[in-house]
Amino acid sequence: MIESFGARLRRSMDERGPLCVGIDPHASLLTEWGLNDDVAGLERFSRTVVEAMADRVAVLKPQSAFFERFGSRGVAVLEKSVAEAREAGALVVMDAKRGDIGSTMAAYAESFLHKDAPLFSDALTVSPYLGYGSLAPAVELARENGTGLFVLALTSNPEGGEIQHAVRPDGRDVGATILAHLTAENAGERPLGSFGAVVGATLGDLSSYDLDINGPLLAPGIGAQGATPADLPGVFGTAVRNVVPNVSRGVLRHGPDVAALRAAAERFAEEIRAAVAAV
Ligand SMILES: O=C(O)c1cc(=O)[nH]c(=O)n1[C@@H]1O[C@H](COP(=O)(O)O)[C@@H](O)[C@H]1O
Repeated sequence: MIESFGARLRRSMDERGPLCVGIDPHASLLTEWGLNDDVAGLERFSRTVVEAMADRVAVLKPQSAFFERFGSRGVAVLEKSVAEAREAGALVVMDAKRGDIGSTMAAYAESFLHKDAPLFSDALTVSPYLGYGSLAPAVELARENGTGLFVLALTSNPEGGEIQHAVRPDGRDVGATILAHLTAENAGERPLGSFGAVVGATLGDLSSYDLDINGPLLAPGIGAQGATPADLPGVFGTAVRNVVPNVSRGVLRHGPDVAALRAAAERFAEEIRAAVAAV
C-alpha cells in the first residue's frame, strides 16, 4: 500500500527537524544575490536553495507565483526544482494556493498531486473559501497518491481575520470550521493525517481554537513577517509537536553562499528545537 503523506512527513520531521524553508525568488532577492531578474537568475537561485537545503530540511516550499511570473520557462524551472528537491530527500509542498469549484479543483489536483504530473509534489496549499466541500476531489486524489493538502485556515496576514474570524450561525468562526473539517478528514490516521492546516505563527494566542487536528500545521510568518521560533509554543500550545514552521526570506536573504544559507537555516532549526522542547 502507498505510504501516506502524513506518515512520510512525520518521519521526515522526526529525522530532520520540522523546519520548512521556502523557495521564494522575489525580484529583490535575485538582485541581492547578484542575479538578473530573468529565467537564468531564477534557475540559479532555485538550484542554489535546493542544493543548500534539500538534503537536510524536512520540507521545501516553492512559491509558484515567483516562477509563474516568467511564464512557461519559469514553470519549467519549477518542475526541475521540485524533482531535484524530492530526489535529494526533501518533501515538497507546492505553494500555489489553488481553490475553485469541485470539477475544476479536480484538474488542479491532477496538476500537482497525481504521481504522473510534471509538477508532482508531496502536498499542495489550497484555499477553502469556495467552501470546504469544493476541495473534495483534491482530498480524494491525495489519498490515492499518498500526497497531502495544506488548507488555509488562519493565515499569517493581518487582513485574513475579515474572512477567517467571521462568525457563522452556529457560533463557530470560519477558521475554526475549517479546522473541524480537517480533524474529520484526519480521523483515525496514524501517526499523522495528510490534511494539514495553514496557521500563521504571527497570530498570538490561539488557545480558543482546537488545533489538535491530527494533521500537520504549516506555520508561516517567522522571520520577515515578524514572528520568531520562540513564539511557537504560545501560539500553538501542545499542538506545536505537529507544527511545520516555514521561513522564506529570513533564510534566503543570507544567500547566495550555500554555507551561509545552511547556517541561517540551522540557526532557525536550533531555535525551533529549543522552543518545542520547552513545551
Ligand atoms: O501558505 C503559505 O505558505 C502562506 C500562508 C500564510 O498564511 N502566510 C504566508 O506567508 N504564506 C506563504 O509563506 C511564505 C512566507 O514567506 P516569508 O514571509 O518570506 O517567510 C510566502 O511564500 C507566503 O506566500
